[in-house]
Amino acid sequence: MQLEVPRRVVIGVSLKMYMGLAQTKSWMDALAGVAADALPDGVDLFVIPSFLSLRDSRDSLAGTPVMLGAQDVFWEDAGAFTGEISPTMLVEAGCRMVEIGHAERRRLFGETDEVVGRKTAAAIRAGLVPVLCIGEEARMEPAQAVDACMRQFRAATEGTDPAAPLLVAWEPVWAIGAAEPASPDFIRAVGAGLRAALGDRAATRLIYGGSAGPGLLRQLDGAVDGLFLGRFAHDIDNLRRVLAEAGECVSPFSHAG
Ligand SMILES: O=C(COP(=O)(O)O)[C@@H](O)CO
Repeated sequence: MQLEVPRRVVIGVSLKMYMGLAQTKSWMDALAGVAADALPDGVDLFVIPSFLSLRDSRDSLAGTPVMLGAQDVFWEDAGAFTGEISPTMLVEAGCRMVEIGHAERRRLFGETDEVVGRKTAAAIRAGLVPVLCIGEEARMEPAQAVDACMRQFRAATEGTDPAAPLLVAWEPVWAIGAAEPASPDFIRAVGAGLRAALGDRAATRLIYGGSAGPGLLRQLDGAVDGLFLGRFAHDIDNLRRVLAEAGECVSPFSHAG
C-alpha cells in the first residue's frame, strides 16, 4: 500500500549571545505572535536563547508549538562542575533540544570531537534531541565537505542508539557570519551526500545553517529538511517570510507501507 506522508520542514533559530534578557523577552513575545498566526502546518519551529533567558522564553512560548532548546550542555547530570549546566537541568527548564558542537564552541572554547561526543550521548540519555553541529572549515568540493562532516558526525555519535532522534545542523564554517549563505548548488550537492551517508539513521533530520535567510529554502529542492537561522532571524519579519517559504516546501511523498 502507498501512503502519502507529508515531508515536515524544520526551522530553527539560535540567538547566540546577541541579545540581552529584556530584548530576548520582547523577541520571544513577537515570536509567540508569529507562531499563533503564521506557523504553517507541517513546519516544526525551535528556538535557542541563552541559558539565562530559558525560563522567560518558556513563559513567552507557553501554549505555542515552538520548541525550546539550549546552546550547550555538560555531560554529567550533577556534581562538582562549577559553571556548567546539566542535561537534566535543561529538561527541568523546559528544553526539548540542545545544540552541541557549534563551530564557535569548537574554535573559541576548544571543544574536541570527543567532548562533542560526550555531550551528545548525555543529551540523548536525558531525552533531549541533540542539535548536532557539523561543518567543514574551508571551501572545498562537495564530496570532500561530506567526508569532513561525516568524520565529525561519526566521532560525535559513536556508541549512541541509531534510533535516537537527532537533528544534524550542517553549517559550513566559512558561511557562518558571512554576507551570504553557501550557494544553492553547493547546498543541494552536500545535502544529498550527507543524506546518503546518514541513511541508516531513520530518526535523523538534516538542516542547513550559515547566513541563511529568506529566499534560500525554496531554492534547495528538498535537499535538506530545513534551515538553522542566526542573525537574519533577528528581524522577526524575516523569520515570518522563512516560515511561509517552509510551508510551501511541506510536500507529500510516497511511502511504501
Ligand atoms: O551559526 C549559525 C549561523 O549564524 P548566521 O548568523 O546565520 O551566520 C547557526 O548556528 C544558526 O545560529
